[in-house]
Amino acid sequence: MTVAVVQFGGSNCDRDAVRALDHLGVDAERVWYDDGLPADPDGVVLPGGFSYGDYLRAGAMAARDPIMEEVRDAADAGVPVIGICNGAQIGSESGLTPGAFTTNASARFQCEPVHLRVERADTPWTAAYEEGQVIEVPIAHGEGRFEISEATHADLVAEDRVLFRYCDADGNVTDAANPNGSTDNVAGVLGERETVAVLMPHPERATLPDLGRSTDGAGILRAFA
Ligand SMILES: NC(=O)CC[C@H](N)C(=O)O
Repeated sequence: MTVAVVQFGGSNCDRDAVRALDHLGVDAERVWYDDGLPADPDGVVLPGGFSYGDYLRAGAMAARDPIMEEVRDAADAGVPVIGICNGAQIGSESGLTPGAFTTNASARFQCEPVHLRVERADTPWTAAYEEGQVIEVPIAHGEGRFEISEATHADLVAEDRVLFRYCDADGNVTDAANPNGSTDNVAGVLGERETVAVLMPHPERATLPDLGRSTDGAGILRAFA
């Protein structure tokens, strides 16, 4: 029993995720997408990267791999599932979470630390934080702009399923603090179950103290601890 970090062709954050989880004392192993999920995983991480070279649309092809049916079944059974960056794109493309991620408003790949406001502190992913807390976690994406229809966005807000919003250092959710033009500054959302989440920023890059940067992301991965 372990957390499965699913490696697709083109994933490049799978090792980082395993190392970050290992640092938190979580048993995690990389699983090649074609081998399927191990029986009874304790959790699933869809890591970042460039699955299928981001062809068509980032995450669109990996979302159609058979292993994603297993991931959906695991999610439906209550297994904690998180999609990080390319994993968020795969999660939304496969219907685990609402909305879609598309080309940044800048039309550029952006790699920078950002601030996030924790919108819910009563989920497994955010139990380590206070509601409204501001955390610093890096982004690294070209297609991170969260897009969603008005009606689905209204449902998302009404159901309180926005997990993180991009904000400034004081927690103000402003256009200036929105790095990629995401609708409503959304950086991370919950699925139908609170045990399913996707986010564009990289908590696994803000977990290890040795990196000498923020370790604020550790709280998110502590969901598996
Ligand atoms: N770091 C990542 O996972 C990158 C995601 C995706 N390849 C993008 O550029 O949007």
